[in-house]
Amino acid sequence: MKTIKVGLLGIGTVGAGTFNVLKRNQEEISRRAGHGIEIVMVADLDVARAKELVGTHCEVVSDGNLVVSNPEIDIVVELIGGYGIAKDLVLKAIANGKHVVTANKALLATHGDEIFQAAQNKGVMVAYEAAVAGGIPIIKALREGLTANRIEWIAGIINGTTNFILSEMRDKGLDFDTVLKEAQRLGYAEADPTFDIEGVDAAHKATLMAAIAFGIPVQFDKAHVEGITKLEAVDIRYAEQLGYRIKLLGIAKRTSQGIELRVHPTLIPAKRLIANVEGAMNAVLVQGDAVGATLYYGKGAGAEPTASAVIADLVDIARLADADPAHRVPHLAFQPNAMADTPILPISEVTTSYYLRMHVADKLGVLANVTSILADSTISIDAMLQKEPALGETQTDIIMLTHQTQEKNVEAAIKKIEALTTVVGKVTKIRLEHLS
Ligand SMILES: NC(=O)C1=CN([C@@H]2O[C@H](COP(=O)(O)OP(=O)(O)OC[C@H]3O[C@@H](n4cnc5c(N)ncnc54)[C@H](O)[C@@H]3O)[C@@H](O)[C@H]2O)C=CC1
Ligand SMILES: N[C@@H](CC=O)C(=O)O
Ligand code: NA
Repeated sequence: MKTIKVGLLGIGTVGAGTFNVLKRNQEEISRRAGHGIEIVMVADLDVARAKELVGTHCEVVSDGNLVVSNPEIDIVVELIGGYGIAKDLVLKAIANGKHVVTANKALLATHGDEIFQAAQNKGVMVAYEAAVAGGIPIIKALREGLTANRIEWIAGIINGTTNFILSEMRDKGLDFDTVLKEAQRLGYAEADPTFDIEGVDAAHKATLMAAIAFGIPVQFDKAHVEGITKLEAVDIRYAEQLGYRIKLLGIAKRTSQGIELRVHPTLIPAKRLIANVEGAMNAVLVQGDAVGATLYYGKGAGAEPTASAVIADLVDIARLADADPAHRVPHLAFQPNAMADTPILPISEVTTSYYLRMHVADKLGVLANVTSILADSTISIDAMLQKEPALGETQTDIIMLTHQTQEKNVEAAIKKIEALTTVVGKVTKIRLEHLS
């Protein structure tokens, strides 16, 4: 039995998880792969820590260039993160004829086309199961299991950190910063946690899923990205009263006009399975024309769940390394010469339903004014909640849920509503998806 030699770039949270799981399950993994798989060299800036983790099992260096240029190494696993040195080392590994496994969604969502093209030219594989929804085999499902389908839409809770923050704030009444620190301590958050809380990490993952679902290039720059930092506790409460939960969703949807690619807090009916995904768990709902809805659930972050996906990629490569490159699963699921140029729609062209909260003077006629503005904009109301003013107050909240309409219609109506003298301050708008 041949042993496939692996070089590891970065032995932090995911790197250490990969090393440990590979060692622990070595025999089982070899029986599946048909080859031994062994990490023979590790590069990490923190050499002392790395040596402590790997013991005498393999060589430890500080310079990743020594890994990507080592002629002994068949597969390079990139677990450093970011688009700087990681990109350089991945491209060098490919140029040296090595297969690459990476968990780096930031790198692939921004430079994926260049990297996949380089790999294609060189006849090597770049595998990235860990880059989307950690341990959930969603790349495998989209690229292979669902290949018969025309994918209609994907909606996912694909950032563990933000889902953990929303759950802990709601269930334990903890404040945002405390929960974020805990997510960092548990190894869920990105090196720069603004990527998590501002929706960027989820958008990287949604970008990759959109590419493999619709056969389009990776276009992170066209994604609409909103995080959870502007979300207010009052809206989470009102949403619950109306039978909804608020989740940070990554959405990729095919429409007759183009593709919607967006990440934002979203109201979803509380009765949906995905609305009950809590903590750092991830879930991805995929609607295919033949299969209907399928739901994938599991740990989207953390050392060993992510290592599970990294090692699955190592086994895939071990099995396919000797196959004719033309017969491998294409990097982006569709053959490189069959990619579509379907446009990604600007957010103004997106069609969805909306939650609107406005603070109003408790006067006769206010509601009529607001509803007539919505009616003039052909926006119909699905549900409404009007709060009684608190004792001694003369102002109150009105919450409206709309039927589907285009974002630009809603924006125009909000401007008119905000201009009413009886409406105080800004209207809060949160998108709503029924996911059915
Ligand atoms: N932590 C998680 O739950 C998940 C992380 N990912 C991705 O996996 C990758 C790694 O993430 P983590 O393990 O969490 O990060 P980490 O920060 O724990 O580990 C990164 C490691 O790379 C090392 N490093 C930094 N610069 C280096 C350089 N120039 N040369 C050699 N080593 C260098 C650091 O010393 C550190 O040990 C990132 O792309 C991340 O987005 C993906 C899914 C889940
Ligand atoms: N920071 C990410 C880690 C996995 O991709 C998250 O919180 O989901
Ligand atoms: Na995955």
